[in-house]
Amino acid sequence: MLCALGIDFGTSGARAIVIDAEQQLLAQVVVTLSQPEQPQVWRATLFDLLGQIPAVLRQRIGAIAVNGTSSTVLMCDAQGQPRSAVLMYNDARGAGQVDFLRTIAPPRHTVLSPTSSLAKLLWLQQQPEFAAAQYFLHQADWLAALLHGQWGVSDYHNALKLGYDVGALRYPDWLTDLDLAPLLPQVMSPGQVIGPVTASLCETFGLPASCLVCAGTTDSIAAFLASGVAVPGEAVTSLGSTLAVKLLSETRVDDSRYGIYSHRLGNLWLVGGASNTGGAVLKAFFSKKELVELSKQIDPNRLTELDYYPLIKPGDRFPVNDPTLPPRLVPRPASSVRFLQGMLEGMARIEAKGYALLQQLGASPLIQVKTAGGGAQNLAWTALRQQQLGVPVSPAPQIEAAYGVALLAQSAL
Ligand SMILES: Nc1ncnc2c1ncn2[C@@H]1O[C@H](COP(=O)(O)OP(=O)(O)O)[C@@H](O)[C@H]1O
Ligand SMILES: O=C(CO)[C@H](O)[C@H](O)COP(=O)(O)O
Repeated sequence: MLCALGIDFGTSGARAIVIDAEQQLLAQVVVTLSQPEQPQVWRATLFDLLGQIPAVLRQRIGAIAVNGTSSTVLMCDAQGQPRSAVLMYNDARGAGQVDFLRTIAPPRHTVLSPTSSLAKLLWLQQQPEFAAAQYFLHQADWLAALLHGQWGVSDYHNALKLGYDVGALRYPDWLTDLDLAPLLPQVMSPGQVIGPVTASLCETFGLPASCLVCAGTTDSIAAFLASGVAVPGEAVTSLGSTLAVKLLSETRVDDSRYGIYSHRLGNLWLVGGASNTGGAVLKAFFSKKELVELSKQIDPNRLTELDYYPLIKPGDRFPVNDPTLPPRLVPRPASSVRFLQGMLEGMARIEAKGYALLQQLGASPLIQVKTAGGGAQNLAWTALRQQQLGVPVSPAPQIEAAYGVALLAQSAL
């Protein structure tokens, strides 16, 4: 029986999960991403993951799909060789392009954000290396192309922040009228078959010659798919390095003032946004062991009243879309437990403010929140979040994005 492989490139690590036709997990491998901004490290990590999957399973893989961090982008030449630096998801170098974008894009459009993929592409257009570039790709597109060999293909989840019109399923005229249009990737539906794995990789890894590569998705949509949530009003918060919220909604909401946008999911919308707060800030102050130990000592019924906005460096995307927003992590109490609690409370407020805004702007009313990512296991944080959100909060039954993107691959079989 054929199985499906999902490959998740998150911010701090990459994972691969193989599932069978009954969606049972057959294998899971993890590799830490020490240099998440280096395409050569992505390539080595991709092949490392493939090599770690047991050979007996590799020969049964019928379809593969890849997710990357949303709006992590690069330019490459016709052979896929990188021709620019990687601009990571939270890179705001494109801030200076937003004024120009306001003159061409509709008001409050997703691209009107300093970290949008289109703002990044416009910034790259002003760099000398632009002349040698043939394609502008997202991390997931570039990694999938290593497998299928066709450069210049994306999916409409990754392409949303590039300006692709996910309602009409085409690039809008105001975008194709730009002189950078030849670099825009062809956009397919997530899960749609792009082509077979290259013959040389089939040979290297013992994959069947019929093994297909499908169009992928973003990391937090993959986590959403893993959760199994399918009812409007239900939501998934991904507590990974960042904090990403996704509310399944019958109505679409896009408002760049707050970094809110809607991904298309069948006939419904995944309304949400992503904040730079989250696990990466916790990691900057605490080891994993400390996080576990200190969290156990938190009493969620006694709030600290510390008014933190936890960030590693200035700038947030959602629910405050401001590349200069300063971190707020003072005063620092003597107790590490109180300090950690203050940070978790601050993140819980950011998440609750985010969901409140989505609903105020017209998204389906929030019923419950499932949690994915490394922070999902933190019970004290869950309790603090539930107080703020006022709806049931629980871990998603499957919290791995790699599982969600494996489901996407399986849909092609
Ligand atoms: N017990 C915990 N409590 C809170 N956060 C945690 C805990 N364990 C891990 N994390 C956070 O989870 C993050 C890793 O989650 P993961 O979903 O792998 O992230 P990503 O793929 O986005 O890098 C780390 O930044 C870490 O700080
Ligand atoms: O911060 C992130 C990178 O880890 C988020 O995953 C990302 O920005 C969310 O984007 P999308 O909604 O397009 O998946």
